[in-house]
Amino acid sequence: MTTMVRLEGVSKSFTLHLRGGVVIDAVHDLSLTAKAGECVALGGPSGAGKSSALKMIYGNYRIDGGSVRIRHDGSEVEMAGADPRVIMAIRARTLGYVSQFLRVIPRVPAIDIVAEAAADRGGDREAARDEAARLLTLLNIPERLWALPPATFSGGEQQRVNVARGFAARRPVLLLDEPTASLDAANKQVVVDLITEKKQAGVAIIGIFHDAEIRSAVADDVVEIAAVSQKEAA
Ligand SMILES: Nc1ncnc2c1ncn2[C@@H]1O[C@H](COP(=O)(O)OP(=O)(O)OP(=O)(O)O)[C@@H](O)[C@H]1O
Repeated sequence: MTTMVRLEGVSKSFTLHLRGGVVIDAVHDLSLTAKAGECVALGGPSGAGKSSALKMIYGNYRIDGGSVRIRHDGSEVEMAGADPRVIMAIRARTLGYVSQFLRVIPRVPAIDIVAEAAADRGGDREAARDEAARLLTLLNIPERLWALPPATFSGGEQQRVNVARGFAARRPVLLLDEPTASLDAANKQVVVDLITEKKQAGVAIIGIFHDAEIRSAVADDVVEIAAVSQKEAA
């Protein structure tokens, strides 16, 4: 199987200037690979650096040390120090990301948010709408809500629209930051089924799953991240 994501010796620290220069080693010497069709879970205690690692892979956080390579358009591309235009191209065609919270343009109906993601690589708009309807139905979003913007939806409903949008976009690599947080048992199972569907389609997934049952249901490998260390600046 093709390696889609390769991290070697990745590190990241934050200097808290307003806290007397305390340095937090958020991620220290992290290495992992994720192959097509495989789900790698990031484990470790709260604050260990799991979300920071995902944000570095997605290009939201600068990579201080080491290498993050992503297979994009047939060759491996280095994310550390990459030009923002390269990062945008990788996000447009290769890298999907489901964050913990839904962030959307105001006043856009839920069905359009998901259909837009399904259609963003071109193709039939009707088919994109059908895919959006399939995902919203699977994720138990009542049809009466589809035409409404999600701003007034419950926390769980917003998270399900977020998951529907993330899974509608067809990317060969998918990053998942706690996709089942604030979901009930039935909807957690739907997300497990959607992850399984993506794996079968050959998508490489790197995810954070606090729920141990979900992690064991989807993960082929668990990479443990050790607790963060802190040091005072000299
Ligand atoms: N933008 C930031 N600025 C300063 N410190 C940060 C920033 N982002 C993360 N950190 C710090 O880095 C450490 C790792 O945070 P991170 O969110 O990656 O952990 P996590 O393992 O995902 O935690 P959780 O499981 O609780 O979500 C924490 O101590 C956090 O306070």
